[in-house]
Amino acid sequence: MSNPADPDLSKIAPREKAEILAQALPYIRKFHGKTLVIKYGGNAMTDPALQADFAEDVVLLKLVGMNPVVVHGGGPQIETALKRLGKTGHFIQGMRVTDEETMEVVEWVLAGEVQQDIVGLINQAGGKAVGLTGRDGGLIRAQKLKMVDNTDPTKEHDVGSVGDIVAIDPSVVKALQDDAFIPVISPIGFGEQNESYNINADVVAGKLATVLKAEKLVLLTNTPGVLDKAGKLLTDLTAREIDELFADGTISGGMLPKIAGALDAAKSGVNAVHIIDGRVPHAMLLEILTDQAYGTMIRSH
Ligand SMILES: Nc1ncnc2c1ncn2[C@@H]1O[C@H](COP(=O)(O)OP(=O)(O)O)[C@@H](O)[C@H]1O
Ligand SMILES: CC(=O)N[C@@H](CCC(=O)OP(=O)(O)O)C(=O)O
Repeated sequence: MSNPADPDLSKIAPREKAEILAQALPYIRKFHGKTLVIKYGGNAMTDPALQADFAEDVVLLKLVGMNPVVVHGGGPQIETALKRLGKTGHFIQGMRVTDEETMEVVEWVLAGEVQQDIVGLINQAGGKAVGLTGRDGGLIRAQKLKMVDNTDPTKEHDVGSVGDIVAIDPSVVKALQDDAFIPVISPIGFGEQNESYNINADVVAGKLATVLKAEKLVLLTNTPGVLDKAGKLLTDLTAREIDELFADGTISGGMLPKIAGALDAAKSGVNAVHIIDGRVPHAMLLEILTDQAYGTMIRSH
């Protein structure tokens, strides 16, 4: 049976194909020379065919004159590696409790495996990707996160080496962009003693989009967007509506830092912030280059 989310392109009439391409022109013009921060979530990268599509989309955006910057996650991939060591991951308010051994696994999986896989795929698709961690070029300075309990502000959680971003120095990213490279960034920060911090990738993407004055932040994940309690897609969310969803428990787990990062970027001047379904082939192209409304748009007001 054919999957409506995965149309057989050979069956689309040439005229329709031409129309789709023509429709992209205003968007290509609008975003030409602009920075797009793309968060590629670990949950959206589990299928090799989709990974290859993602890499092609990034290269296409670069070739038509945009500046894509990729921030990747890798939660499920870290989980698999921990299991091999007989460990189970534990999350508090969407953040992985990170002891010393877990931090080693996080660095090795994110910077050693996931980042290098994405770099390889982008290069294979004809782009020039360069992998970075927050340590490279002093990109992400961090300190230990003080996590206050969601429901009881007098209570604090010790989540180990989870990082809170102190500063982002985007000069290395800018230099690479100007040189036709595509930066692929692992969400690892470094502290005053050169210690490593595990930072949620959505938080890094949101802050980086702000600092780079990105035109757009697109977060690719494994749901159609933000869903209400009945599982219906919420296509548009304002800061006030997000507060309500936090308060009534509609948003939980990994969606907590994702929405927080998205809202932070929207409030700090990033024009368009979207949470979309990375399991749909070429979802990112549909979002950026067509009239199609997609996923959930996060608005500052
Ligand atoms: N209201 C909500 N709408 C959609 N997803 C939600 C919601 N609340 C919690 N989630 C969870 O958040 C997950 C996405 O976050 P996460 O697992 O961190 O993905 P990623 O790896 O893409 O960052 C979803 O798969 C879903 O289980
Ligand atoms: C502190 C914290 O939770 N860090 C995340 C970093 C990876 C990440 O964010 O991956 P996804 O985007 O796939 O969820 C983790 O250890 O899982």
